[in-house]
Amino acid sequence: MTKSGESSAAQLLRNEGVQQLPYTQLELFQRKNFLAPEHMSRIVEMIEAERRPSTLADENGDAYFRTSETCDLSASDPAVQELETLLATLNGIDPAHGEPLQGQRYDIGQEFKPHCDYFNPDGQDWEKYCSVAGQRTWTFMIYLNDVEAGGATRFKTIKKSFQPEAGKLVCWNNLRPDGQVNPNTLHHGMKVRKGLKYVITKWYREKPWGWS
Ligand SMILES: O=C(O)CCC(=O)C(=O)O
Ligand SMILES: [Fe+2]
Repeated sequence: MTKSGESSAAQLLRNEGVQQLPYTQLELFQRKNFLAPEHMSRIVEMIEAERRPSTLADENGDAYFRTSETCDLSASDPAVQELETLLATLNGIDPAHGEPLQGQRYDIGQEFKPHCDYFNPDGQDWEKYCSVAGQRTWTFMIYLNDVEAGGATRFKTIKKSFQPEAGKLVCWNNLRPDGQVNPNTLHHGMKVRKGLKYVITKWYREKPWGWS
């Protein structure tokens, strides 16, 4: 098990089906068919039942920056616990370093504009969001359905888009090898054009999360 809330290429590639994408600018991986269809339907049900408007940690004055809805997935639910176990096996990160799992739901026209998942170390909200658990390290994202049109996740710097596909996991390191934040992780959850889009997001921190 890793210590600092970090996974690694060596750890991830130990798992069958994990592919590293060939970019030097960031560490980026995918794993297709990570979740079983029944598992995904259960989590979509939970998202439908408990969704609320998504929020932004660092408000930037654009009310349309993140227009999706979010669901805090209950850590006591067996489907959520199973997901936590699958993620820990995949990434080797001590679950204590994980933020609570979230589900996201995008309706037609909804998006999450280009952003990085790490917090700005010089930003005014650093203390508020990072004083206990430290910086975000890795992001794990799982698409829960095939979207009829739109809804891709686009990494702008490397010009790589991931098409939503039920069960596909995409993960990346938000930090560079020297431990500094990596702006090449800039990504855009693009507008859904037809149908709905459901994803799971899991973020990890340098230090244990410490609150629930
Ligand atoms: O929905 C997506 O494609 C991206 C989601 C995302 O970037 C996030 O929740 O941080
Ligand atoms: Fe993101």
